[in-house]
Amino acid sequence: MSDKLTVELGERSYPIIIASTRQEYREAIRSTEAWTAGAAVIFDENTRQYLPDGMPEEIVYIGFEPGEQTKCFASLHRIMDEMAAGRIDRGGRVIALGGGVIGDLAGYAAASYLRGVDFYQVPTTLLAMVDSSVGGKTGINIAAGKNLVGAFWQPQAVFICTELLKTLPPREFAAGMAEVIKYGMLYDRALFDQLAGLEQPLAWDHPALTGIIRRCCEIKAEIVKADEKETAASGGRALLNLGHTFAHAIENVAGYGTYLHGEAVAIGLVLAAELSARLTDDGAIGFDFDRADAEAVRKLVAANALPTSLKDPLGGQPAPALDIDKLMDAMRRDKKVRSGRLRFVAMEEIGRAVTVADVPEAWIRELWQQSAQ
Ligand SMILES: NC(=O)c1ccc[n+]([C@@H]2O[C@H](COP(=O)([O-])OP(=O)(O)OC[C@H]3O[C@@H](n4cnc5c(N)ncnc54)[C@H](O)[C@@H]3O)[C@@H](O)[C@H]2O)c1
Ligand SMILES: O=C(O)C(=O)C[C@@H](O)[C@H](O)[C@H](O)COP(=O)(O)O
Ligand SMILES: [Zn+2]
Repeated sequence: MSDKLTVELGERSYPIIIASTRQEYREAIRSTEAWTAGAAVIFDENTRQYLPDGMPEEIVYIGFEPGEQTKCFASLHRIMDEMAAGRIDRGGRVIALGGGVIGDLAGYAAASYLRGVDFYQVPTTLLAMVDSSVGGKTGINIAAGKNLVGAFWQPQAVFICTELLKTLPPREFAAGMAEVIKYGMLYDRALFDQLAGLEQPLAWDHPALTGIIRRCCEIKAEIVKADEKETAASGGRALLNLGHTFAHAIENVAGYGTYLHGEAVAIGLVLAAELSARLTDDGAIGFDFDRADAEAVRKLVAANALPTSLKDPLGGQPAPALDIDKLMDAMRRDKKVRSGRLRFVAMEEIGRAVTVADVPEAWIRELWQQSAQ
């Protein structure tokens, strides 16, 4: 039987349905009116295989090349043109069938077309199941930075089916694990300990996987409910950005798609842990995150076949050398910057994160240098 939880956002509340088998998944999507005339289904060439059969002919199908470079203006432009050519009106909707790239792009198309139509998420990667399909952040990348153009646009429903992960390549599964580890680090020590204690690494058919996906969705739903549009002066939704000030700079400077988002987040988590240990050493109020905690983070990241530093290979190839000035510059375009000041997410202890301003720039340079050496 499929499981269900709700993202509570008043009139914008929606269910997250978690199915284990494709049969349950088919039943769940057929129980809604989503896959009927007026739908535009956005997918990529790897997720095409999961288009349900027997759907009405009037549905508009729009397929893209897989990869981060698809999350761009040209793709958005194409979706707008094809939805208009298909005469989709305000009763229409957009369905994202794919990973975070397709979800972010399709969601932004839904937020923009006719000033906003309904949107459904069918995440097909681990990363999208635990993170990007939930919470309504949508958008595209521009040369200046990741996700710098976008909108908050909540879906009507999220349909997760863990069996779809059977075909996900191991490198992509590992990338999703970075965001899973992130939730443990920022919000849930028990989840962190569970991940650290697993005897077998997680995989699509691991008995603990569905529960872990559910826990991540619950955490994200709680945080988003409290601060939907990331407007809290401190803490709030920005905590979900743990490791991302570093990660987005890496993705931008290396060129979109060189690092998978989750790989860049993995390095970002290790750097955020180093920063937290440094804040503790410096006597920052409330911080109790020691070197052993930073080492536990590094160990868990490495155990999940993820890079822990800028030196680690990527998909079996040597990583490119990244210019530290460019990384620093990219960080200054982070969306958490206020009045020109960088803000970071750090951990007071494993499972409890906070936002911190006024981190000396020299510390951040040193962290980059250590990671690159
Ligand atoms: N909106 C948010 O809250 C949020 C959260 C986290 C990440 N993101 C964004 O998500 C993106 C990364 O998402 P991603 O890691 O899912 O990448 P992705 O969408 O590029 O998917 C990864 C790869 O796996 C393939 N794939 C997808 N599902 C498959 C399946 N079931 N079987 C076989 N292959 C499959 C895709 O074609 C692609 O090649 C980044 O752009 C990131 O910025 C957004
Ligand atoms: O949902 C959020 O909020 C997050 O920060 C989740 C992140 O994992 C995700 O990568 C998000 O897209 C980053 O947001 P951004 O606002 O820094 O672009
Ligand atoms: Zn992320």
